[in-house]
Amino acid sequence: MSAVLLWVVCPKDNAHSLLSLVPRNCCTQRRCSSSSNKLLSSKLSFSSGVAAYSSAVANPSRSSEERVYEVVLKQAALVRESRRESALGLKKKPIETDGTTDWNLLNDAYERCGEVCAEYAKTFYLGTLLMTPERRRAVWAIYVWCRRTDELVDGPNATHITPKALERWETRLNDLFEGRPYDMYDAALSDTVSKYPVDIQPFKDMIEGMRLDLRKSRYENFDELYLYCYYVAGTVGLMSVPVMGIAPESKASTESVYNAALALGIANQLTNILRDVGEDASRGRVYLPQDELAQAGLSDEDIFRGKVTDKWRSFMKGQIKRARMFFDEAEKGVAELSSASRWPVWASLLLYRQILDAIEANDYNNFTKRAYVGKAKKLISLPIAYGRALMEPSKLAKLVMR
Ligand SMILES: CC(C)=CCC/C(C)=C/CC/C(C)=C/CC/C(C)=C/[C@@H]1[C@@H](COP(=O)(O)OP(=O)(O)O)[C@]1(C)CC/C=C(\C)CC/C=C(\C)CCC=C(C)C
Ligand SMILES: [Mn+2]
Repeated sequence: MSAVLLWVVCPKDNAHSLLSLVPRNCCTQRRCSSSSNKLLSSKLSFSSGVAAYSSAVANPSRSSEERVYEVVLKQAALVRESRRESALGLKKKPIETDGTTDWNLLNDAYERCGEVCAEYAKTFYLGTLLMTPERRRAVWAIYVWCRRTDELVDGPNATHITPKALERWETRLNDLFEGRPYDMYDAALSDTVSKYPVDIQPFKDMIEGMRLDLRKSRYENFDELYLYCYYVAGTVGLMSVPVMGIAPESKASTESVYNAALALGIANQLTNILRDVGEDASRGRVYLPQDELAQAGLSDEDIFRGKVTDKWRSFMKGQIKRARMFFDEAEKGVAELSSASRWPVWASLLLYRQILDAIEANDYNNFTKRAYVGKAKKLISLPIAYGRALMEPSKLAKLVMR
Protein backbone atom coordinates (compact mmCIF):
# COMPACT_ATOMS: atom_id res chain seq x y z
CA MET A 1 0.00 0.00 0.00
CA SER A 2 1.10 3.44 -0.67
CA ALA A 3 3.12 5.81 1.28
CA VAL A 4 -0.13 7.40 2.21
CA LEU A 5 -0.63 5.64 5.44
CA LEU A 6 2.77 5.28 6.72
CA TRP A 7 0.90 4.64 9.76
CA VAL A 8 -0.84 1.83 11.11
CA VAL A 9 -2.26 0.64 7.94
CA CYS A 10 -0.50 -1.95 5.97
CA PRO A 11 1.49 -0.58 3.10
CA LYS A 12 1.09 -3.09 0.31
CA ASP A 13 4.31 -1.99 -1.33
CA ASN A 14 6.10 -3.55 1.53
CA ALA A 15 4.30 -6.82 1.29
CA HIS A 16 7.29 -8.73 0.03
CA SER A 17 9.44 -8.18 3.06
CA LEU A 18 6.93 -9.65 5.41
CA LEU A 19 7.19 -12.89 3.54
CA SER A 20 9.67 -14.21 6.01
CA LEU A 21 7.26 -13.41 8.80
CA VAL A 22 4.60 -15.73 7.58
CA PRO A 23 5.04 -19.46 7.66
CA ARG A 24 4.62 -20.93 4.19
CA ASN A 25 1.75 -23.19 5.07
CA CYS A 26 -0.28 -20.30 6.33
CA CYS A 27 -0.61 -18.21 3.24
CA THR A 28 -3.81 -16.85 1.96
CA GLN A 29 -5.55 -15.11 -0.83
CA ARG A 30 -8.01 -12.29 -0.86
CA ARG A 31 -7.73 -8.61 -1.12
CA CYS A 32 -8.44 -5.47 0.68
CA SER A 33 -11.48 -3.80 1.91
CA SER A 34 -13.83 -1.09 0.86
CA SER A 35 -17.22 0.07 2.16
CA SER A 36 -20.38 2.06 1.96
CA ASN A 37 -23.25 3.97 3.48
CA LYS A 38 -26.54 4.56 4.95
CA LEU A 39 -26.22 6.81 7.82
CA LEU A 40 -29.69 5.99 8.83
CA SER A 41 -29.35 2.42 9.88
CA SER A 42 -25.83 2.84 11.14
CA LYS A 43 -26.74 4.89 14.14
CA LEU A 44 -23.54 5.74 15.76
CA SER A 45 -24.82 6.03 19.24
CA PHE A 46 -24.42 2.31 19.75
CA SER A 47 -27.84 1.31 20.81
CA SER A 48 -28.42 -0.48 24.02
CA GLY A 49 -28.73 -4.15 23.66
CA VAL A 50 -27.01 -6.98 25.33
CA ALA A 51 -26.88 -10.75 25.67
CA ALA A 52 -24.15 -13.27 25.79
CA TYR A 53 -21.82 -13.49 22.83
CA SER A 54 -22.73 -17.13 22.36
CA SER A 55 -26.38 -16.27 22.11
CA ALA A 56 -25.49 -13.56 19.62
CA VAL A 57 -23.94 -16.20 17.44
CA ALA A 58 -26.88 -18.49 17.95
CA ASN A 59 -29.28 -15.72 17.01
CA PRO A 60 -28.16 -14.18 13.76
CA SER A 61 -31.30 -12.06 13.61
CA ARG A 62 -29.65 -9.60 15.97
CA SER A 63 -27.93 -6.66 14.38
CA SER A 64 -24.18 -6.70 13.88
CA GLU A 65 -23.92 -3.76 16.19
CA GLU A 66 -25.56 -5.71 18.99
CA ARG A 67 -23.35 -8.69 18.36
CA VAL A 68 -20.21 -6.59 18.36
CA TYR A 69 -21.32 -4.74 21.45
CA GLU A 70 -21.29 -8.03 23.30
CA VAL A 71 -17.62 -8.34 22.60
CA VAL A 72 -17.08 -4.75 23.73
CA LEU A 73 -18.77 -5.46 27.04
CA LYS A 74 -16.67 -8.54 27.58
CA GLN A 75 -13.42 -6.72 26.82
CA ALA A 76 -14.38 -3.80 29.03
CA ALA A 77 -15.19 -6.16 31.89
CA LEU A 78 -11.74 -7.72 31.61
CA VAL A 79 -10.02 -4.36 31.77
CA ARG A 80 -12.19 -3.20 34.64
CA GLU A 81 -11.27 -6.32 36.56
CA SER A 82 -7.60 -5.80 35.86
CA ARG A 83 -7.77 -2.15 37.01
CA ARG A 84 -9.47 -3.31 40.19
CA GLU A 85 -6.74 -5.87 40.77
CA SER A 86 -4.03 -3.29 40.14
CA ALA A 87 -5.70 -0.96 42.62
CA LEU A 88 -5.58 -3.79 45.16
CA GLY A 89 -1.94 -4.40 44.35
CA LEU A 90 -2.66 -7.69 42.57
CA LYS A 91 -1.09 -8.21 39.15
CA LYS A 92 -2.06 -10.43 36.29
CA LYS A 93 -0.13 -13.63 36.83
CA PRO A 94 2.06 -14.52 33.87
CA ILE A 95 1.61 -18.00 32.49
CA GLU A 96 3.83 -20.43 34.36
CA THR A 97 6.91 -21.44 32.44
CA ASP A 98 9.17 -24.36 33.21
CA GLY A 99 11.84 -21.90 34.26
CA THR A 100 13.63 -22.07 30.97
CA THR A 101 12.40 -18.77 29.55
CA ASP A 102 15.33 -17.09 27.88
CA TRP A 103 14.86 -13.42 28.64
CA ASN A 104 17.44 -12.37 26.10
CA LEU A 105 15.57 -14.21 23.39
CA LEU A 106 12.34 -12.60 24.49
CA ASN A 107 13.92 -9.18 24.38
CA ASP A 108 15.24 -9.95 20.91
CA ALA A 109 11.76 -11.00 19.83
CA TYR A 110 10.29 -7.70 20.99
CA GLU A 111 13.13 -5.81 19.34
CA ARG A 112 12.38 -7.57 16.08
CA CYS A 113 8.70 -6.64 16.40
CA GLY A 114 9.81 -3.04 16.82
CA GLU A 115 11.92 -3.28 13.68
CA VAL A 116 9.01 -4.65 11.67
CA CYS A 117 6.82 -1.89 12.98
CA ALA A 118 9.41 0.74 12.09
CA GLU A 119 9.68 -0.70 8.60
CA TYR A 120 5.98 -0.85 7.85
CA ALA A 121 4.54 2.02 9.85
CA LYS A 122 7.30 4.51 10.48
CA THR A 123 5.26 7.35 11.91
CA PHE A 124 3.33 5.03 14.12
CA TYR A 125 6.57 3.53 15.33
CA LEU A 126 7.86 7.00 16.24
CA GLY A 127 4.64 7.63 18.13
CA THR A 128 5.09 4.47 20.17
CA LEU A 129 8.46 5.76 21.35
CA LEU A 130 6.58 8.18 23.58
CA MET A 131 4.90 5.27 25.33
CA THR A 132 6.40 3.48 28.30
CA PRO A 133 8.92 0.82 27.19
CA GLU A 134 6.69 -2.01 28.43
CA ARG A 135 3.61 -0.75 26.62
CA ARG A 136 5.50 0.18 23.52
CA ARG A 137 6.85 -3.29 22.92
CA ALA A 138 3.49 -4.87 23.68
CA VAL A 139 1.86 -2.68 21.00
CA TRP A 140 4.62 -3.70 18.58
CA ALA A 141 3.87 -7.36 19.24
CA ILE A 142 0.16 -6.81 18.55
CA TYR A 143 0.95 -4.78 15.46
CA VAL A 144 3.13 -7.56 14.04
CA TRP A 145 0.48 -10.21 14.64
CA CYS A 146 -2.16 -8.06 12.88
CA ARG A 147 0.23 -7.37 10.04
CA ARG A 148 1.02 -11.03 9.56
CA THR A 149 -2.65 -11.94 9.69
CA ASP A 150 -3.47 -9.41 6.99
CA GLU A 151 -0.46 -10.59 5.02
CA LEU A 152 -1.90 -14.08 4.89
CA VAL A 153 -4.72 -12.88 2.71
CA ASP A 154 -3.17 -9.82 1.07
CA GLY A 155 0.47 -10.79 0.81
CA PRO A 156 2.53 -12.35 -1.96
CA ASN A 157 1.42 -15.90 -1.13
CA ALA A 158 -2.20 -14.93 -0.86
CA THR A 159 -3.29 -17.03 -3.82
CA HIS A 160 -2.49 -20.20 -1.89
CA ILE A 161 -4.59 -19.42 1.08
CA THR A 162 -7.25 -21.89 2.09
CA PRO A 163 -9.64 -21.95 5.01
CA LYS A 164 -7.41 -24.71 6.37
CA ALA A 165 -4.43 -22.35 6.46
CA LEU A 166 -6.48 -19.89 8.50
CA GLU A 167 -7.47 -22.72 10.80
CA ARG A 168 -3.80 -23.46 11.40
CA TRP A 169 -3.16 -19.79 12.06
CA GLU A 170 -5.94 -19.88 14.64
CA THR A 171 -4.47 -22.97 16.27
CA ARG A 172 -1.20 -21.12 16.61
CA LEU A 173 -3.09 -18.24 18.15
CA ASN A 174 -4.67 -20.54 20.74
CA ASP A 175 -1.25 -22.01 21.46
CA LEU A 176 0.43 -18.69 22.00
CA PHE A 177 -2.33 -17.59 24.34
CA GLU A 178 -1.64 -20.74 26.33
CA GLY A 179 2.07 -19.99 26.52
CA ARG A 180 3.17 -22.20 23.61
CA PRO A 181 4.47 -19.79 20.97
CA TYR A 182 5.49 -21.12 17.59
CA ASP A 183 8.13 -18.55 16.66
CA MET A 184 9.74 -15.41 18.03
CA TYR A 185 6.95 -13.03 17.00
CA ASP A 186 4.42 -15.31 18.61
CA ALA A 187 6.65 -15.44 21.68
CA ALA A 188 6.53 -11.67 22.03
CA LEU A 189 2.73 -11.65 21.76
CA SER A 190 2.48 -14.63 24.11
CA ASP A 191 4.41 -12.63 26.69
CA THR A 192 2.25 -9.55 26.08
CA VAL A 193 -1.04 -11.38 26.57
CA SER A 194 0.28 -12.93 29.76
CA LYS A 195 0.94 -9.45 31.17
CA TYR A 196 -2.01 -7.38 29.99
CA PRO A 197 -5.74 -8.10 30.15
CA VAL A 198 -5.87 -8.83 26.43
CA ASP A 199 -8.55 -11.31 25.44
CA ILE A 200 -8.27 -13.79 22.59
CA GLN A 201 -11.69 -12.94 21.11
CA PRO A 202 -10.69 -9.89 19.02
CA PHE A 203 -7.76 -11.87 17.60
CA LYS A 204 -10.04 -14.74 16.63
CA ASP A 205 -12.48 -12.26 15.17
CA MET A 206 -9.77 -10.73 13.00
CA ILE A 207 -9.07 -14.18 11.57
CA GLU A 208 -12.82 -14.51 11.00
CA GLY A 209 -12.66 -11.29 8.95
CA MET A 210 -9.99 -12.86 6.76
CA ARG A 211 -12.23 -15.90 6.29
CA LEU A 212 -15.05 -13.61 5.28
CA ASP A 213 -12.85 -12.05 2.62
CA LEU A 214 -12.18 -15.49 1.19
CA ARG A 215 -15.81 -16.25 0.62
CA LYS A 216 -17.56 -12.94 0.18
CA SER A 217 -17.15 -10.11 -2.29
CA ARG A 218 -20.46 -8.26 -1.87
CA TYR A 219 -22.20 -6.71 1.15
CA GLU A 220 -25.96 -6.48 1.04
CA ASN A 221 -26.29 -3.66 3.52
CA PHE A 222 -24.40 -1.64 6.08
CA ASP A 223 -25.13 -4.15 8.80
CA GLU A 224 -23.09 -6.76 6.93
CA LEU A 225 -20.36 -4.28 6.18
CA TYR A 226 -20.22 -3.13 9.79
CA LEU A 227 -19.52 -6.68 10.92
CA TYR A 228 -16.75 -7.02 8.36
CA CYS A 229 -15.21 -3.72 9.50
CA TYR A 230 -15.38 -4.87 13.08
CA TYR A 231 -13.62 -8.12 12.22
CA VAL A 232 -10.72 -6.64 10.31
CA ALA A 233 -10.28 -3.29 12.04
CA GLY A 234 -12.54 -2.70 15.06
CA THR A 235 -10.75 -5.63 16.64
CA VAL A 236 -7.48 -3.68 16.54
CA GLY A 237 -8.98 -1.06 18.84
CA LEU A 238 -10.14 -3.74 21.27
CA MET A 239 -6.74 -5.42 21.29
CA SER A 240 -4.90 -2.14 21.84
CA VAL A 241 -6.79 -0.51 24.71
CA PRO A 242 -5.71 -2.99 27.41
CA VAL A 243 -2.10 -2.29 26.51
CA MET A 244 -2.38 1.46 25.92
CA GLY A 245 -4.14 1.77 29.22
CA ILE A 246 -6.91 4.03 30.47
CA ALA A 247 -5.77 7.10 32.40
CA PRO A 248 -6.02 6.43 36.14
CA GLU A 249 -7.82 9.75 36.57
CA SER A 250 -10.38 9.01 33.84
CA LYS A 251 -13.95 8.92 35.02
CA ALA A 252 -15.32 7.64 31.75
CA SER A 253 -16.86 4.21 31.76
CA THR A 254 -14.58 1.49 30.46
CA GLU A 255 -17.27 0.60 27.93
CA SER A 256 -17.31 4.10 26.51
CA VAL A 257 -13.54 3.97 25.98
CA TYR A 258 -13.86 0.63 24.23
CA ASN A 259 -16.65 1.98 22.08
CA ALA A 260 -14.40 4.82 21.01
CA ALA A 261 -11.60 2.38 20.19
CA LEU A 262 -13.99 0.22 18.21
CA ALA A 263 -15.27 3.31 16.37
CA LEU A 264 -11.72 4.28 15.39
CA GLY A 265 -11.11 0.89 13.83
CA ILE A 266 -14.43 1.04 11.95
CA ALA A 267 -13.77 4.61 10.80
CA ASN A 268 -10.35 3.61 9.50
CA GLN A 269 -11.68 0.65 7.62
CA LEU A 270 -14.58 2.60 6.09
CA THR A 271 -12.02 5.15 4.96
CA ASN A 272 -9.85 2.39 3.47
CA ILE A 273 -12.85 1.11 1.60
CA LEU A 274 -13.83 4.53 0.24
CA ARG A 275 -10.29 5.23 -0.85
CA ASP A 276 -9.87 1.84 -2.56
CA VAL A 277 -13.12 1.58 -4.54
CA GLY A 278 -11.35 1.39 -7.91
CA GLU A 279 -8.63 -0.94 -6.74
CA ASP A 280 -11.14 -3.27 -5.14
CA ALA A 281 -13.36 -3.23 -8.23
CA SER A 282 -10.38 -4.34 -10.32
CA ARG A 283 -10.32 -7.42 -8.12
CA GLY A 284 -14.03 -7.96 -8.54
CA ARG A 285 -14.79 -6.66 -5.06
CA VAL A 286 -17.46 -4.17 -4.07
CA TYR A 287 -17.58 -3.47 -0.36
CA LEU A 288 -20.13 -0.68 -0.70
CA PRO A 289 -23.54 -1.80 0.54
CA GLN A 290 -25.64 -3.01 -2.34
CA ASP A 291 -28.90 -1.62 -1.00
CA GLU A 292 -27.44 1.86 -0.63
CA LEU A 293 -26.00 1.75 -4.12
CA ALA A 294 -29.41 0.77 -5.46
CA GLN A 295 -31.12 3.55 -3.52
CA ALA A 296 -28.72 6.01 -5.11
CA GLY A 297 -29.58 4.62 -8.54
CA LEU A 298 -26.17 2.96 -8.85
CA SER A 299 -25.05 -0.60 -9.45
CA ASP A 300 -21.88 -2.67 -9.60
CA GLU A 301 -21.74 -1.83 -13.30
CA ASP A 302 -21.34 1.87 -12.51
CA ILE A 303 -18.44 1.02 -10.26
CA PHE A 304 -16.75 -1.17 -12.83
CA ARG A 305 -17.27 1.58 -15.42
CA GLY A 306 -15.63 4.00 -13.01
CA LYS A 307 -17.23 7.24 -14.17
CA VAL A 308 -17.68 10.06 -11.67
CA THR A 309 -21.26 11.25 -12.08
CA ASP A 310 -23.47 13.47 -9.95
CA LYS A 311 -25.15 10.35 -8.62
CA TRP A 312 -21.77 9.01 -7.57
CA ARG A 313 -20.76 12.29 -5.94
CA SER A 314 -23.91 12.44 -3.96
CA PHE A 315 -23.59 8.79 -2.92
CA MET A 316 -19.99 9.35 -1.84
CA LYS A 317 -20.96 12.39 0.22
CA GLY A 318 -23.20 10.17 2.31
CA GLN A 319 -20.49 7.55 2.71
CA ILE A 320 -17.91 10.11 3.77
CA LYS A 321 -20.33 11.66 6.21
CA ARG A 322 -20.85 8.33 7.89
CA ALA A 323 -17.14 7.58 8.13
CA ARG A 324 -16.65 11.00 9.75
CA MET A 325 -19.32 10.18 12.29
CA PHE A 326 -17.30 7.17 13.36
CA PHE A 327 -14.20 9.35 13.67
CA ASP A 328 -16.21 11.79 15.80
CA GLU A 329 -17.26 8.91 18.03
CA ALA A 330 -13.66 7.80 18.35
CA GLU A 331 -12.43 11.28 19.27
CA LYS A 332 -14.53 11.24 22.41
CA GLY A 333 -12.43 8.46 23.86
CA VAL A 334 -8.84 9.40 23.10
CA ALA A 335 -8.42 11.76 26.05
CA GLU A 336 -9.37 8.88 28.36
CA LEU A 337 -6.31 6.86 27.41
CA SER A 338 -3.20 6.99 29.53
CA SER A 339 -1.31 10.17 28.72
CA ALA A 340 1.64 8.58 26.93
CA SER A 341 -0.64 6.57 24.63
CA ARG A 342 -2.69 9.49 23.36
CA TRP A 343 -0.27 10.98 20.89
CA PRO A 344 0.08 8.01 18.52
CA VAL A 345 -3.69 7.53 18.60
CA TRP A 346 -4.43 11.19 17.82
CA ALA A 347 -1.85 11.22 15.08
CA SER A 348 -3.25 8.12 13.41
CA LEU A 349 -6.79 9.46 13.74
CA LEU A 350 -5.97 12.84 12.23
CA LEU A 351 -3.95 11.38 9.38
CA TYR A 352 -6.51 8.79 8.47
CA ARG A 353 -9.37 11.21 8.66
CA GLN A 354 -7.66 13.46 6.14
CA ILE A 355 -7.91 10.72 3.53
CA LEU A 356 -11.63 11.55 3.42
CA ASP A 357 -10.75 15.19 2.68
CA ALA A 358 -8.44 13.96 -0.06
CA ILE A 359 -11.27 11.97 -1.68
CA GLU A 360 -13.33 15.16 -1.76
CA ALA A 361 -10.39 17.10 -3.16
CA ASN A 362 -10.20 14.49 -5.94
CA ASP A 363 -13.82 15.34 -6.79
CA TYR A 364 -14.83 11.87 -5.56
CA ASN A 365 -12.80 10.08 -8.18
CA ASN A 366 -11.82 7.08 -6.13
CA PHE A 367 -11.85 4.92 -9.26
CA THR A 368 -8.59 6.02 -10.79
CA LYS A 369 -7.12 8.61 -8.40
CA ARG A 370 -5.65 7.49 -5.14
CA ALA A 371 -6.50 9.77 -2.23
CA TYR A 372 -3.48 10.44 -0.09
CA VAL A 373 -2.29 12.84 2.54
CA GLY A 374 0.78 14.76 1.44
CA LYS A 375 3.94 15.05 3.49
CA ALA A 376 3.31 18.65 4.50
CA LYS A 377 -0.17 17.85 5.84
CA LYS A 378 1.24 14.88 7.68
CA LEU A 379 3.95 16.97 9.28
CA ILE A 380 1.47 19.62 10.38
CA SER A 381 -0.75 16.94 11.89
CA LEU A 382 1.91 15.68 14.27
CA PRO A 383 2.18 18.76 16.52
CA ILE A 384 -1.60 19.13 16.37
CA ALA A 385 -1.87 15.56 17.58
CA TYR A 386 0.64 16.31 20.30
CA GLY A 387 -1.36 19.32 21.45
CA ARG A 388 -4.53 17.26 21.60
CA ALA A 389 -2.72 14.53 23.50
CA LEU A 390 -2.22 17.01 26.32
CA MET A 391 -5.99 17.17 26.83
CA GLU A 392 -6.96 15.70 30.15
CA PRO A 393 -9.43 12.88 30.64
CA SER A 394 -12.96 13.64 31.65
CA LYS A 395 -13.34 14.47 35.28
CA LEU A 396 -17.00 13.64 35.32
CA ALA A 397 -18.29 10.12 35.32
CA LYS A 398 -20.17 9.27 32.14
CA LEU A 399 -23.41 7.79 33.24
CA VAL A 400 -24.48 6.76 29.80
CA MET A 401 -22.34 3.97 28.51
CA ARG A 402 -23.04 4.41 24.83
C1 LIG B 1 -10.08 5.21 22.81
C2 LIG B 1 -9.38 5.04 21.52
C3 LIG B 1 -9.83 5.86 20.40
C4 LIG B 1 -8.39 4.17 21.47
C5 LIG B 1 -7.57 3.87 20.29
C6 LIG B 1 -7.65 2.45 19.94
C7 LIG B 1 -6.77 2.12 18.78
C8 LIG B 1 -5.34 2.09 18.96
C9 LIG B 1 -7.35 1.85 17.61
C10 LIG B 1 -6.57 1.51 16.40
C11 LIG B 1 -7.48 1.45 15.25
C12 LIG B 1 -6.73 1.03 14.02
C13 LIG B 1 -5.49 1.71 13.68
C14 LIG B 1 -7.24 0.06 13.27
C15 LIG B 1 -6.59 -0.48 12.06
C16 LIG B 1 -7.61 -0.48 10.97
C17 LIG B 1 -7.07 -1.05 9.69
C18 LIG B 1 -6.59 -0.10 8.73
C19 LIG B 1 -7.12 -2.37 9.49
C20 LIG B 1 -6.59 -3.03 8.32
C21 LIG B 1 -7.23 -4.21 7.90
C22 LIG B 1 -7.45 -4.79 6.57
O1 LIG B 1 -7.43 -3.78 5.64
P1 LIG B 1 -7.35 -4.02 4.10
O2 LIG B 1 -6.64 -5.27 3.80
O3 LIG B 1 -8.67 -3.83 3.56
O4 LIG B 1 -6.53 -2.81 3.67
P2 LIG B 1 -5.01 -2.65 3.40
O5 LIG B 1 -4.34 -3.96 3.59
O6 LIG B 1 -4.58 -1.64 4.40
O7 LIG B 1 -5.03 -2.17 2.03
C23 LIG B 1 -5.89 -4.16 8.39
C24 LIG B 1 -4.76 -4.14 7.47
C25 LIG B 1 -5.74 -5.12 9.56
C26 LIG B 1 -4.34 -5.19 10.11
C27 LIG B 1 -4.08 -4.02 11.02
C28 LIG B 1 -2.84 -3.52 11.22
C29 LIG B 1 -1.63 -4.05 10.57
C30 LIG B 1 -2.69 -2.38 12.18
C31 LIG B 1 -2.48 -2.83 13.61
C32 LIG B 1 -2.18 -1.66 14.47
C33 LIG B 1 -1.94 -1.71 15.78
C34 LIG B 1 -1.97 -2.93 16.57
C35 LIG B 1 -1.58 -0.46 16.52
C36 LIG B 1 -2.72 0.47 16.72
C37 LIG B 1 -2.26 1.63 17.45
C38 LIG B 1 -2.39 2.92 17.11
C39 LIG B 1 -1.78 3.94 17.94
C40 LIG B 1 -3.13 3.41 15.94
MN1 LIG C 1 -4.59 -5.71 3.70
